[in-house]
Amino acid sequence: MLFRRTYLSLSRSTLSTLLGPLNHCPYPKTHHHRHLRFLSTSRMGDTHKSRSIPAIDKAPKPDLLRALESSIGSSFRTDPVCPDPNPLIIVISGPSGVGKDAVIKKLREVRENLHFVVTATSRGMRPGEVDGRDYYFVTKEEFLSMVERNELLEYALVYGDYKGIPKKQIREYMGKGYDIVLRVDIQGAETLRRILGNSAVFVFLVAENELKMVERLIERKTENKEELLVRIATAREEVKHVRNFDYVVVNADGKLDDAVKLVDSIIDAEKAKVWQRNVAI
Ligand SMILES: Nc1ncnc2c1ncn2[C@@H]1O[C@H](COP(=O)(O)OP(=O)(O)OP(=O)(O)O)[C@@H](O)[C@H]1O
Repeated sequence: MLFRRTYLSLSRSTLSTLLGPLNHCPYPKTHHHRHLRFLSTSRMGDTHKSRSIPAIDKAPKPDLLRALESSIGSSFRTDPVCPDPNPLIIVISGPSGVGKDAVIKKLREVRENLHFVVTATSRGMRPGEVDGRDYYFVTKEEFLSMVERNELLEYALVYGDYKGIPKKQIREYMGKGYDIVLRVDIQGAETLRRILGNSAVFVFLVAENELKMVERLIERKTENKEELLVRIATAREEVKHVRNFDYVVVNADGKLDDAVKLVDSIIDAEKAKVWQRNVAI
């Protein structure tokens, strides 16, 4: 009873803040109203009209369609029942070494209209990395002036280096209808959850077990002994944060393609939601 009263006292705008905006599906509002008005007038017993519709199994389809339209009193609509889904922001996170980069790299190969936001970082370039593709490599001073100019959606000091997400790229690509992929560590994902709330999709990536994750870090050969120990200790804490995410994806050894397929399906399902997420940066 208490719940009911509280619920009823919520204003329409409060409800839309809580639930997010509707996708105007099926049909945008104005059309929908016109459609309803039409239905209410056409329902007034036009039974004589149905007599002029030819037999369904005999008449050619175009004739049948024309007769049905004339009986209903309007043409069948060819505009989409639902407008295009909103562009999404997909935040991919997980402990170090679980395969975030590997999953995103493959996802970009299999999915169109996806923009991977290139993070700005003050850390040094690793062998094989390319500036502007893997990260924007900037000096600490350059990074701090980006912070000063409020150009970053989120930033953090990670293992002694700054990492941050440039807002400009997100705005630019969402404006073109692209979905946005952000790759952040757990700390970054928590900050983004506070900034974006439920307007973005949060995916937590894990290895099938701790041993596999450590083996991957060893094989990658990008960390020294001390760095490895810090990453392993941090990862133990980080897996506890899975509750703050919308989805968890296991990236099992040798099964990278399965993990990518699951992330791809998550995006598909999100795009099919009636209650679309709607992000404003
Ligand atoms: N499913 C998998 N099976 C086997 N090896 C994998 C799999 N996924 C990723 N790897 C390998 O594991 C290593 C770590 O992956 P990756 O660098 O993508 O992790 P990450 O989560 O981005 O790490 P970090 O956060 O430290 O940058 C890489 O050498 C990668 O090729």
